[in-house]
Amino acid sequence: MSARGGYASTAARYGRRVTPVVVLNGGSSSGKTSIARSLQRLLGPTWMTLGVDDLVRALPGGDEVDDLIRAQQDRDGPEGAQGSIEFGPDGSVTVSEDFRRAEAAWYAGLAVIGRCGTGLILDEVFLGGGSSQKRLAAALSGLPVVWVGVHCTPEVAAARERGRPDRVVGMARLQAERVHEGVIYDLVVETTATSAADCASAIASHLTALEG
Ligand SMILES: Nc1ncnc2c1ncn2[C@@H]1O[C@H](COP(=O)(O)OP(=O)(O)OP(=O)(O)O)[C@@H](O)[C@H]1O
Repeated sequence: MSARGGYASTAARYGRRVTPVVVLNGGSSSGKTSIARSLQRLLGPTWMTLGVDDLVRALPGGDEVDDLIRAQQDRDGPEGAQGSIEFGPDGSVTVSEDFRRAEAAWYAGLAVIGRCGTGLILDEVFLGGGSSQKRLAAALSGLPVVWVGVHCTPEVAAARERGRPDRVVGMARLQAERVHEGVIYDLVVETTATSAADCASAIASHLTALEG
């Protein structure tokens, strides 16, 4: 299973134009969601953006996750536990075996959407770096995947985080480099000094080049 060149090899195998799944991986506040929204506007009306935040919100307690995060920011309570996911006061995130089971089902569902060929952008945070990528790659096996690393310096990500009321302080800095460890990309975009729109254009150009 190779993450690199997934689109090209699948297109060659099927001998026809195929729609890749675009996976954006980056730490909190790196700019994934902003890029995904820009990219949707460039790629067409059927492209969907889904990601780990949707899974978290679908699980029990997901409707209270913003309150939980706010409580963590106050740092006056116990560790924020939402059943299958915990937010530490330092910005760390820990998930349980139950979360992993739900994640496997979620990934299987995403693969079904991907196979419909309408276009899928995944907004992900690979807490386990390369091992997280392997889990998602296995679920998307047989689909063309374009893996995009969304990089941002820890300092800039932390500054963005300070402007967001719905994020645990510390998460952005903690995740900024860790989520990329051991991950293999087709393309890397750097949001530290580049707008989301320009990063989206670079990804769209990459997709267009693959079609050729
Ligand atoms: N390229 C950029 N340049 C400057 N600011 C940006 C850029 N991309 C995103 N931002 C700002 O950073 C903040 C976080 O952006 P966004 O929600 O896209 O990040 P994210 O990686 O999806 O975060 P999370 O994983 O925490 O949901 C927002 O306030 C957004 O306006």
